[in-house]
Amino acid sequence: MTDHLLDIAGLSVDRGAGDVLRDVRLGVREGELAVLLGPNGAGKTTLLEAVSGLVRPRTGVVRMSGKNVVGLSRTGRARLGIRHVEQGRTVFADLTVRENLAVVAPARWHTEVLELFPELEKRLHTRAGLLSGGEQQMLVLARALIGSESTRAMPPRLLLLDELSLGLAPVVVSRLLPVVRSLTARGITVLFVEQFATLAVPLADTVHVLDRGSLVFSGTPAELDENPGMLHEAYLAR
Ligand SMILES: Nc1ncnc2c1ncn2[C@@H]1O[C@H](COP(=O)(O)OP(=O)(O)OP(=O)(O)O)[C@@H](O)[C@H]1O
Repeated sequence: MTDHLLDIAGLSVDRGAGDVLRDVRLGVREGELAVLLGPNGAGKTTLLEAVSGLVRPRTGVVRMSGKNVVGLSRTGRARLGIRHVEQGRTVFADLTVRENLAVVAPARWHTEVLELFPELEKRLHTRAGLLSGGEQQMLVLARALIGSESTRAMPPRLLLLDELSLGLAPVVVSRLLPVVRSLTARGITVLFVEQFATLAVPLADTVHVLDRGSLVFSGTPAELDENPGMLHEAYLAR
């Protein structure tokens, strides 16, 4: 037994032109913030997709609380508390903040999550398209946290975030990432892919680095710092 909420072992994924993930072993402990780094095309998105059920592995196991979820549908995994915010996820620009939340769940479910986002609470009746880029991503995050009628799980147990900060200025990202960090204090385990490695690493408990489909480093931010070659790998093309 391990204290891992998420345990991946022997994971290989072929997206049609050979393996893009090769024999990956990675564990995420309950309540931790884990960041996944690596150059473009390394397989970061694919790894998150294999956990949430968007892609089917060629081989390997993905265990959530000890249960292998590989054979489960996306909804089945969501019911176990796996929530995936995919890359490029956006808001409904013509709907208000409140309406954007109501699309996923009734208003009585909104209260708890809005406590995390005072910016959104103040602008419930504003059209989402008028929010700043950072506020729009907070709304995306808020929707993911609320969950839906089909999953009925608030909060999620494991939140997978794929480049939430895409297109945002560093100053905005530096406001968004502490919000992500604060989720772990509420018992949510987070595995996230982040392009702003220099901002994300200091906030993380654990750093994983993928390179061309293979996991080449797992350790603490301090251990990453002690490894200049790996640091270069992790930050490559960033
Ligand atoms: N839908 C798809 N069909 C076929 N191949 C894909 C698909 N999505 C990704 N790939 C390939 O899988 C490999 C890994 O891509 P992936 O998007 O997982 O990497 P990444 O590390 O997230 O990259 P980035 O940082 O650019 O988002 C790449 O070679 C990519 O071309």
